[in-house]
Amino acid sequence: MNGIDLEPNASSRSDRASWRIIGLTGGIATGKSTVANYLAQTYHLPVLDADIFAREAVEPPSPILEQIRQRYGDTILQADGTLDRPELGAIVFDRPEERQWLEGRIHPYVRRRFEEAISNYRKSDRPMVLAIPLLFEARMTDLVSEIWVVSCSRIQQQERLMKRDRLTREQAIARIESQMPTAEKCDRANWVLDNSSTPHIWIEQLKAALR
Ligand SMILES: CC(C)(COP(=O)(O)OP(=O)(O)OC[C@H]1O[C@@H](n2cnc3c(N)ncnc32)[C@H](O)[C@@H]1O)[C@@H](O)C(=O)NCCC(=O)NCCS
Ligand SMILES: Nc1ncnc2c1ncn2[C@@H]1O[C@H](COP(=O)(O)OP(=O)(O)OP(=O)(O)O)[C@@H](O)[C@H]1O
Repeated sequence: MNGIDLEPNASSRSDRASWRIIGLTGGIATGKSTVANYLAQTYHLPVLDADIFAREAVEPPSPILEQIRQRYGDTILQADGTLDRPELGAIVFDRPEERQWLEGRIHPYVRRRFEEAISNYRKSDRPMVLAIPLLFEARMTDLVSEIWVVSCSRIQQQERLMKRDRLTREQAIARIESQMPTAEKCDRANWVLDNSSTPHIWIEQLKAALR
């Protein structure tokens, strides 16, 4: 356990929970998955990921996928009947009203999945980690007992996103601007993990946050 004392009651918002539920968030491509993988691999903490639940929500056969098909037509599906994600991404990251429509269908599903997982986990004394990119925007902060925000500079975020997802500058900017600015997220965090330089920095911050 790397000599780290994981206190189950150390939450700074422990009024609503005597166990630790860490809400791991941050802007797109700031490094949440990098941190989440580290927590899972090094500390063996259970990590639940909102992006995975959001994908599950549209796996066929899915009523939400059917609503998406009805709204955007058959071309929103691939030949095998699964969602054409880049196609839907191109629609929703350009048009806030369409994004809102989609979120109205997917976020309640994601919330339900987290609630199920939390209720099954209550008896444990180990912290659990909920990786939720839109923790603030989707008003899911009530699910967690503390909030960790992963941050890097805006230009790093844009470059990492363009490189990882092979997006144009304009596409990357549209995705970044569809979210709450990182600085605002940091203001609301219990802990900020700075992923703008070497991993050593955020790993030290992570150890302090876990203690
Ligand atoms: C539009 C979709 C199909 C694009 O899929 P794609 O495979 O390109 O992206 P993926 O799902 O892997 O998301 C990557 C990142 O995009 C960002 N993102 C996703 N959805 C949104 C959104 N509605 N608003 C702002 N940012 C978002 C998050 O940082 C996420 O980590 C997909 O993102 C989606 O279904 N979004 C709506 C559901 C949602 O809000 N998911 C976020 C977690 S609850
Ligand atoms: N310190 C770093 N320096 C350079 N690149 C990094 C660093 N940390 C992460 N990356 C890279 O940046 C990209 C984004 O990281 P990651 O996928 O962890 O972000 P994320 O916040 O989980 O993204 P998303 O919001 O899309 O789920 C990845 O390609 C990752 O390898």
